[in-house]
Amino acid sequence: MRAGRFLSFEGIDGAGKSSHIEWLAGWLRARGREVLVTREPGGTELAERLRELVLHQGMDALTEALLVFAARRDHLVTRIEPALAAGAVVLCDRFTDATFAYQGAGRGFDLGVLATLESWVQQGRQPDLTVWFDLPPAVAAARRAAVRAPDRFESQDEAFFERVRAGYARRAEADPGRFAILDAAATPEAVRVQLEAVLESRGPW
Ligand SMILES: Nc1ncnc2c1ncn2[C@@H]1O[C@H](COP(=O)(O)OP(=O)(O)OP(=O)(O)O)[C@@H](O)[C@H]1O
Ligand SMILES: Cc1cn([C@H]2C[C@H](O)[C@@H](COP(=O)(O)O)O2)c(=O)[nH]c1=O
Repeated sequence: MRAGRFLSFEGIDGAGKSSHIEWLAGWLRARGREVLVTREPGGTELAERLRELVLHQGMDALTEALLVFAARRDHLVTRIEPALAAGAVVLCDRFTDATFAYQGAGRGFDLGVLATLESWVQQGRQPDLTVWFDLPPAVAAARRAAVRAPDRFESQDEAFFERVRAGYARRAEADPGRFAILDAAATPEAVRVQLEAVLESRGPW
């Protein structure tokens, strides 16, 4: 059995993660891998219920941080860890870097408290590879406006998304071996070429 691999995908809302994760799942399945495609907050019945609250119900920053970590704990224990133990590749649309970027950099919540929650919830588990779809907030906002009504995060102003983007940049700088950074402002085809090059460089799969 091949070893499980844990990949996370990050970026501001509208960066193009979801569009490319499905393509990547096919790329991996064509190489004989078992693939779990999942997302955060969410991925389990309980975590999806928490997601609804986090995306649509007003709350303070600590409550928001506790709910995303509660959702993550349930997701890790009941889906991600068993899939990795069974040798699957887990493709997770967002993970803890999103918490540091949105709750930490975006909302200004205490990074030390987030680090403590991270260690309680994850017990050392981190993605093997994190792909950051980086693009300017104005480009992402134009994409979002074309497709859907905004939730609590998507309705934030450009300054919020500039802080979130800077938060991602700090996470990538702190852990360069884990992060791969894509120019997500490029055409979908060009983004896919970048993504494929990252995967080829992290093989064998
Ligand atoms: N490289 C691209 N160029 C132009 N449009 C794109 C590109 N990638 C994705 N899009 C479009 O932008 C919109 C947002 O893409 P998508 O839902 O994949 O982003 P996302 O990162 O998953 O967003 P969110 O995190 O908010 O769910 C979609 O309409 C998608 O078709
Ligand atoms: C994991 C996580 C997510 N968020 C935010 C980021 C997004 O605005 C939404 C999720 O929506 P998506 O369309 O599935 O990307 O939730 C957050 O604030 N903190 C987190 O830890």
